[in-house]
Amino acid sequence: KNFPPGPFVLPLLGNILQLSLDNPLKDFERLRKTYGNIYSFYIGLKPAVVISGMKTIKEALVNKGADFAGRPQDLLINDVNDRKGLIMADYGALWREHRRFVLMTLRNLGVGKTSMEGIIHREIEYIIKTLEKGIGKSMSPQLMFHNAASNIICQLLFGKRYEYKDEFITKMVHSITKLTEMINGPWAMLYDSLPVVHNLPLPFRNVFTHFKTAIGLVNTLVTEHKKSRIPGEPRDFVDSYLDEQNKRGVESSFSEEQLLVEALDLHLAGTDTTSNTLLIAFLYLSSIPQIQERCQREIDRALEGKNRVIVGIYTCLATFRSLSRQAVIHEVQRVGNIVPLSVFHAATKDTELMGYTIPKGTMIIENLSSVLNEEGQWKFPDKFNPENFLNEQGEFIKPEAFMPFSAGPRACLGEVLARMELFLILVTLLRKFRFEWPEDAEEPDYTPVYGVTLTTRPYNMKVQLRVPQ
Ligand code: HEM
Repeated sequence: KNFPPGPFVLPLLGNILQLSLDNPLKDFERLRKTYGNIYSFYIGLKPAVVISGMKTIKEALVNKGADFAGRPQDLLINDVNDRKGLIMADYGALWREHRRFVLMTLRNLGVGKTSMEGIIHREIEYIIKTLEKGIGKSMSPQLMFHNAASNIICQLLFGKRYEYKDEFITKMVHSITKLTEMINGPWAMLYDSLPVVHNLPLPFRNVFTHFKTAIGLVNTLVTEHKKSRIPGEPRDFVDSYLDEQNKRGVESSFSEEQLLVEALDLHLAGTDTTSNTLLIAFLYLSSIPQIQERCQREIDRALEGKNRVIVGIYTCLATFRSLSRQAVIHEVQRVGNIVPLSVFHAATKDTELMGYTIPKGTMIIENLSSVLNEEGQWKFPDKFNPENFLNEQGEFIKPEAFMPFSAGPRACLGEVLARMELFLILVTLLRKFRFEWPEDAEEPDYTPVYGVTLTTRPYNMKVQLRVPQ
């Protein structure tokens, strides 16, 4: 009663036949045009409410944050991770304790501080070496950025980095990429809609296999840590967790299974998101030379006479005024729309939104895309144009609708880390190299490939050395 309106619901199947299961974003947009910023939608027998537009999303996630901070517990992902970890933990004591612990541990390990810049810069050195090998040639940046992002988070989690051809990182990046590709793909949707298919040997079984491989890899590292760690002297996230576990005792929520899935959650959340943002950045920068050159001129000006590797650059440049490169990073994140449907939420109690009744447990699909290109919020909603983040005086501004990390109690907890990585990698690489669209390549195709995270179609870029002016 008083549930948001929505399309006609088929028995058993719900509305899934009305979605392109390969990429439902256009269908969600079409339904929004018919039913407005809040409408219902059935995944099989499960009711979901899709919320769109800045006003509705902020009302739900910020003003009524606690009412909408749950996570659904009856999806493929919940069966795959055995209801452990942080990302899919339901709103409550366990989630609160672990979110607080992760945030504090990341801070203690240097996130947001100069020591973290050092880790990122060391990884950038490896990216530079890889690019230097390809000077004058066309190369695909895909694996390089995935490995680099994976390595940065690996160093925080496990105190280790890996050569780009190492078996561990290759397997890990492969499993993670497959997981994020499949976890909200067509087979997952079928699994979520029809419980009768759960035990059938259908392709969603591969999600369990990839997850098992990734957990096995994390487990090896945790076992190594147990042998080499000195209690009270944490080297990384795993050591910190084991210390916390000792402190709280075996009865606490700090179990070993929770550690494995939590570490994998962080690895997964910190790899594809950042690397896909970098892929989008270089797709636009290499195909729109005017924007690339403007960034380079500003970076050269800001860093004139300074060493190539500058610890402290993050704060120095982040406070620099008139930053078209800041505008560029924000515009990449806006257009890249990396996590288009965010992570699904759930209502934690019977509540109300924009005049509609939302029963406890209802799945909430947050359509972030609808905000990042919302008419009326942006000067150029449908075009890549950094002017979206500059005012009349050419100064940087951040419109309220910029929310690629979502908002409210469940907002991304890796935002500071992600922003440091994006900023330092882009600034350092743009200073040292020029990126070109290869002459023999087809016109750039900016259409994204759908998954939990959006990514680019495979592309090559040509790399040239440049001398900072
Ligand atoms: C450009 C990079 C990134 C983007 C665009 C991004 C975006 C998001 C979004 C949209 C959510 C869902 C928020 C919600 O449910 O309302 C999320 C959650 C999350 N992100 Fe990120 N993220 C990025 C990088 C990272 C990194 C580097 C980490 C690792 C430290 C991370 C860790 C997490 C975690 C643990 C959650 C779940 C939080 C919770 O459920 O309480 N993210 N992220």
